[in-house]
Amino acid sequence: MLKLGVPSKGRLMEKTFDWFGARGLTMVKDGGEREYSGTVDGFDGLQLVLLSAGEIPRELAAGRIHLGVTGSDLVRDKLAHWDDQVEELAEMGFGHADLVIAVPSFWVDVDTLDDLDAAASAFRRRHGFRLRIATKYHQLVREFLTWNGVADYQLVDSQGATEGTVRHETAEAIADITSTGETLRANHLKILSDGTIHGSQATLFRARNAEWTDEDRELLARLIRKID
Ligand SMILES: Nc1ncnc2c1ncn2[C@@H]1O[C@H](COP(=O)(O)OP(=O)(O)OP(=O)(O)O)[C@@H](O)[C@H]1O
Ligand SMILES: O=P(O)(O)OC[C@H]1O[C@H](OP(=O)(O)OP(=O)(O)O)[C@H](O)[C@@H]1O
Repeated sequence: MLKLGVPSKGRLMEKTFDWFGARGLTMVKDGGEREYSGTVDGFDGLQLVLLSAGEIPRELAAGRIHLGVTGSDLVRDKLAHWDDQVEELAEMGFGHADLVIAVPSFWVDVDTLDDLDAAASAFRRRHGFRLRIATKYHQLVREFLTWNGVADYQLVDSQGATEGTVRHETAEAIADITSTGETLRANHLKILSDGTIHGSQATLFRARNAEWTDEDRELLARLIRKID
């Protein structure tokens, strides 16, 4: 059985079903709405496993699924050395969102990462603790800031409504996903001019560490012919 992990709900699920459908692969959920498994019409041996988009990277890395659809941001954030663990088979052209660093709009002197670094040092001197950046993308943000020489900060975990942390004074800046920019604007935040960490989209991944039988490989080759 070739196992394909697909998002079980939310913005990515419907579009994933549409994307495969447009390529002649009609996905069908087993049983009722809440049964988290399914099949693909006319494609025996391919089993759908419906999972939270956020869990698909871990399931791929563990080899519990052979293939998986999720945001490229989630794979990069959740898997250390992600490209050793998974291979990108197809960028799917939906689920676009940018992971960005944003600061309060009224910080007129802070427009770049260098400005943020200077502001962070000044903040620490003035307040006696490090400037707080709220995010759920810990690994990606840390790597990006280290690479860009920003040091005097601390990450605070925020699993949702991240833009609100600045207004509620639990963080001074944020790193989060944006697509229309509306949430940032509503919370009086601006993106640093060089503060885009990753441009994400839904992507089909192959697990390098899953067990691949000859039959699985044949199924994968057949699947790839369909989607190419
Ligand atoms: N406007 C947007 N806001 C947030 N994420 C978006 C947006 N557009 C696309 N995405 C992408 O959707 C994916 C997250 O989807 P979603 O929030 O449905 O999954 P999840 O984190 O697994 O949710 P849950 O944990 O509630 O199941 C990420 O890859 C993200 O980049
Ligand atoms: O640029 P925009 O179009 O305004 O979209 C960005 C918002 O959408 C996401 O939140 P989501 O709806 O997933 O809720 P969450 O805060 O619970 O993550 C993301 O975390 C931003 O808050």
